[in-house]
Amino acid sequence: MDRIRFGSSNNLSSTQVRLWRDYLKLFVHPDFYAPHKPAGFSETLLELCTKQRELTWYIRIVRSAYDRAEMDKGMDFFVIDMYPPCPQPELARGASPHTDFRIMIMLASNRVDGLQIKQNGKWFSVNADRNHLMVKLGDQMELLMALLIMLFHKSAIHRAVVNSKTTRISLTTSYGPEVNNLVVPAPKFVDDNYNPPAYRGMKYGTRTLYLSFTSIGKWAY
Ligand SMILES: O=C(O)CCC(=O)C(=O)O
Ligand SMILES: [Fe+2]
Repeated sequence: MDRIRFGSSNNLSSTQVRLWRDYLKLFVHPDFYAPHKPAGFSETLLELCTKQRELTWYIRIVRSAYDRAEMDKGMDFFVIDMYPPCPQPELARGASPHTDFRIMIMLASNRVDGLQIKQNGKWFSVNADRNHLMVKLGDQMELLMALLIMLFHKSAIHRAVVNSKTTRISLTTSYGPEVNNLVVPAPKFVDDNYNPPAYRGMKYGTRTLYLSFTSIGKWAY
């Protein structure tokens, strides 16, 4: 598997929606891969990814569910998505509707709108007009929290739309398990008699592959 990948997701053979996106994807954990240029990029990215990993570990539910050494075998990647101006934005999409399948995802953009979240059947735009970092909790968090009624959380369905005037760029870091790990409700919270698991679970790698082929899922990278 290439550790530094780039390409375009303009699936022109599709009769439905066209994807209008260029991307650079870097594997950053457990081994770190990044281009040497521009100067300082690789060092800054390494610091960002290390801090995010540390931050995720501070989430109490993650700490109580997982073993640190096990989690540190996890696979993280960093993606830069670029959505150039599109002459017919109503026919295209930057990203199809999907949920993110990891624990925690951080997203920054060049302050151009495009990210939308679905709530109660309607799409809402996330205001990108600020210098903020957006934190999303992914499917794996939903799975963990499904057992704790007080903390019930649904991984949000979101998509990226494109526009005809401005290039949008988004940067995403995410934290997830190793591909061969079984993603299941945390055993510490499950009890076969009184508190049976609400999800069956599957291998993280299988889940990734599955999402690449479903409509509520990520396009294949
Ligand atoms: O570019 C965006 O705002 C969304 C990208 C996204 O949802 C993803 O990479 O999972
Ligand atoms: Fe996403």
